[in-house]
Amino acid sequence: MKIYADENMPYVQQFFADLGTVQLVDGRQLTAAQVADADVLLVRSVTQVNAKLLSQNNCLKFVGTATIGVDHIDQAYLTSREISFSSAPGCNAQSVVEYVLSSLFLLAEQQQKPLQQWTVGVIGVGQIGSRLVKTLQALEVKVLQSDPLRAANEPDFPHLDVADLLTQVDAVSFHVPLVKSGDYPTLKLINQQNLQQLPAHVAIINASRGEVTCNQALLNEAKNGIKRPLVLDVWDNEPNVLLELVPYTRIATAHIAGHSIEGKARGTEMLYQALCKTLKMEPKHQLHDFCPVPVMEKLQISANFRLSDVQNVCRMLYDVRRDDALFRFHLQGHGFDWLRKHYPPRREFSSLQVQLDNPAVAIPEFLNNLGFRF
Ligand SMILES: NC(=O)c1ccc[n+]([C@@H]2O[C@H](COP(=O)([O-])OP(=O)(O)OC[C@H]3O[C@@H](n4cnc5c(N)ncnc54)[C@H](O)[C@@H]3O)[C@@H](O)[C@H]2O)c1
Ligand SMILES: O=C(O)[C@H](O)[C@H](O)COP(=O)(O)O
Repeated sequence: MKIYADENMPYVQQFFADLGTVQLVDGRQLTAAQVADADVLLVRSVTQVNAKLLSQNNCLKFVGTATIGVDHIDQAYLTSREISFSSAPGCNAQSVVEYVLSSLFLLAEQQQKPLQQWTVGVIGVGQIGSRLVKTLQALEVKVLQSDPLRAANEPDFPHLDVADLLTQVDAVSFHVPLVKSGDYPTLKLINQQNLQQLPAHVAIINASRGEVTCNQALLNEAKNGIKRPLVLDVWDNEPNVLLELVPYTRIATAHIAGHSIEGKARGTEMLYQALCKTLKMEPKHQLHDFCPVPVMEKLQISANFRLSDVQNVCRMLYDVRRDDALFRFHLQGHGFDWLRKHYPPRREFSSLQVQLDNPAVAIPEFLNNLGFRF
């Protein structure tokens, strides 16, 4: 069996080698000729899987994307050819939450207003959004939520329309899929028109898809002197970032919010499990077999540990300023895809076990729901 896999898929050889011959490919440049004899195709978000890519292939049985987003996959086309498809829902959700949290800590510090006095809007309350809501609520941050699809199915869901929510928040964070048509499109959810209604102090965080927040509209208002705090992990038209916008951002990164070691590796593992299921085989490998031992494994805290100390612990694991600095330094040199390919290791909160010096004392409530191990 010929398995073609994106070269940026960690542990793909280890997981898949005993199922077939694994050939690593540059996902951004992949051509129809290259995948003509693929039985299995494993991609990331940079490969458009559609009729054009598969035009020379008559043997493909399985397509997997090691991502949460599926906007790069023509699923209707795969169904029409009876090709099995699997994505990796939730694989990097915790990683994105840690990215957003680190960004919020930084904005709060820059504005000298503790996060506990902020109201944060979460738009799209699925795998990532709901974890983010839980995390922020654990930190005693007021959260408002917008998700019309959940509202339609869950009578108790505290949904606010986007327009309503935007009038009440200090920051808004987007966690929607890219949807271009239908009842609830997300394309340009932030646009020239609604930006004009949005007070300048309201921060915009986008770690969903670039096209959700119109980059040209953000640039226009910045050029008009609006100093809105912007945190952008994703961009219109990646990898060709609107360079003029970068100096106006507080945090700018190369679509790496989900790139923790665990987040990426879980994606590979989920595709391995899905392919095994399709082939009716018992999985032999698991993530635990390959994930390296974390550099920092245990942290002992004392009974004096306070809510205001959480930020320091989170920053030990991940500080978004590292990735922002790399982005500004390398964007016009090595470029966007190089930054993603050479992403330095980053571990999730779950890699750290937090212990109290006195085992008789309970772990503080605010530390629960953040994702650390206890
Ligand atoms: N930057 C990154 O590295 C990164 C990593 C992972 C995911 N993502 C992006 O984040 C998106 C969300 O991920 P997820 O795992 O939470 O997905 P999910 O499917 O679990 O949740 C998405 C939520 O958005 C809601 N939604 C859909 N249309 C909406 C609208 N118009 N307004 C408000 N809510 C709407 C859905 O009802 C759903 O609850 C993915 O589709 C992907 O594009 C980016
Ligand atoms: O949708 C996702 O899961 C993320 O956007 C994903 O992490 C994107 O990164 P890529 O697959 O391009 O590495």
